[in-house]
Amino acid sequence: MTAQPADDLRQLLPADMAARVQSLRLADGVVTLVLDGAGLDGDGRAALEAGAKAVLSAAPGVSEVRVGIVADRDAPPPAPKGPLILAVGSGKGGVGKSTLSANLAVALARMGVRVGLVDADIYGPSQPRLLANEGKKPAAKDSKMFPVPSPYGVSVLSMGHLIEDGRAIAWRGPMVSGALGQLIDAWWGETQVLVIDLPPGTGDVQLTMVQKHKPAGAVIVSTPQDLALMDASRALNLFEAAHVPVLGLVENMAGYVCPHCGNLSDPFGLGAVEDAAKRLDMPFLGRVPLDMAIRLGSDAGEPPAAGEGPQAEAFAAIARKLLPWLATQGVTPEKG
Ligand SMILES: Nc1ncnc2c1ncn2[C@@H]1O[C@H](COP(=O)(O)OP(=O)(O)OP(=O)(O)O)[C@@H](O)[C@H]1O
Repeated sequence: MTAQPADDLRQLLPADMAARVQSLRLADGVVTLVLDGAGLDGDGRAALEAGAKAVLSAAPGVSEVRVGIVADRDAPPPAPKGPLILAVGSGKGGVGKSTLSANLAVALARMGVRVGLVDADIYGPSQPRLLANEGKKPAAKDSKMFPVPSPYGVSVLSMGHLIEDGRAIAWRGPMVSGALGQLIDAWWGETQVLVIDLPPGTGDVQLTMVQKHKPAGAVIVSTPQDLALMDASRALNLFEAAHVPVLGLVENMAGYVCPHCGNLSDPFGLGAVEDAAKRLDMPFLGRVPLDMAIRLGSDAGEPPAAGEGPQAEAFAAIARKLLPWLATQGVTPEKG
């Protein structure tokens, strides 16, 4: 069986459905389809989604179909409220998404941006440890929480602040979505940018999350291995399906810094993420080497971006690349 190009897949849809297609991508057997839901109520949208899935999943070479339905395009855009949301996503776990989120937030804060951080990794919250405010409970007023300050100028809200230590959360999708809404819809006050450390992966939970909370932009982190890169392109599809602009790719664990001599070697293939960014026609935002000092600092609640030296500079360089985009969104740092 051969895979069908996206245009052929579009032809398979009935005309009324095809007229609603906003984008259709096919990568690694996964179809990501965005449909315009204008004029449909909840049942109509559900029927549209089910119909599209039924047609496309029967096509040869298609292993999975993901459908996003966007709101009425003629409806007036909602009035902006609250901070600008910057999502950090990855196709798979363990590639350094939480490390990047924390350190990017700290690097932006050092540049004078008022930054908050939401740990949306509900199943494995790590931000309280990374930003040294573990064990603190958020105060609340009028059933909204106050973010928990950290020593690094970044306030944080994480499920890790709400649950008992080490208690795994076995929640289902709608509960996750409700909990996350509360972390985002908190008293963020003067916060300009809210960095969101998304849960790893590109499933329905993530898609619903980005559709609902509409980040203004997203950063995707990947390690240089082929498998991680394939997952990163799925993360790209996820954001595209939700119409979230992808600001670029970050390469993490790129080259190994020897803790003894400081030499950089190349266990996973340096530069592969930059090449992938070119292929995917996306900006490359920078690389962070695999460095024992980054892991040790992170585990100790001392984010490398808050220090000095090459580790701090790696994150500062990525943050600097985001400043022009932030300026287009009306966010300018208070320091030079
Ligand atoms: N550049 C790096 N150098 C050394 N260690 C790193 C680096 N980046 C991340 N790590 C370490 O790798 C582990 C995984 O990182 P992290 O928790 O940030 O990944 P993640 O993608 O958020 O994972 P998960 O999806 O499981 O939450 C952590 O122990 C972290 O300290």
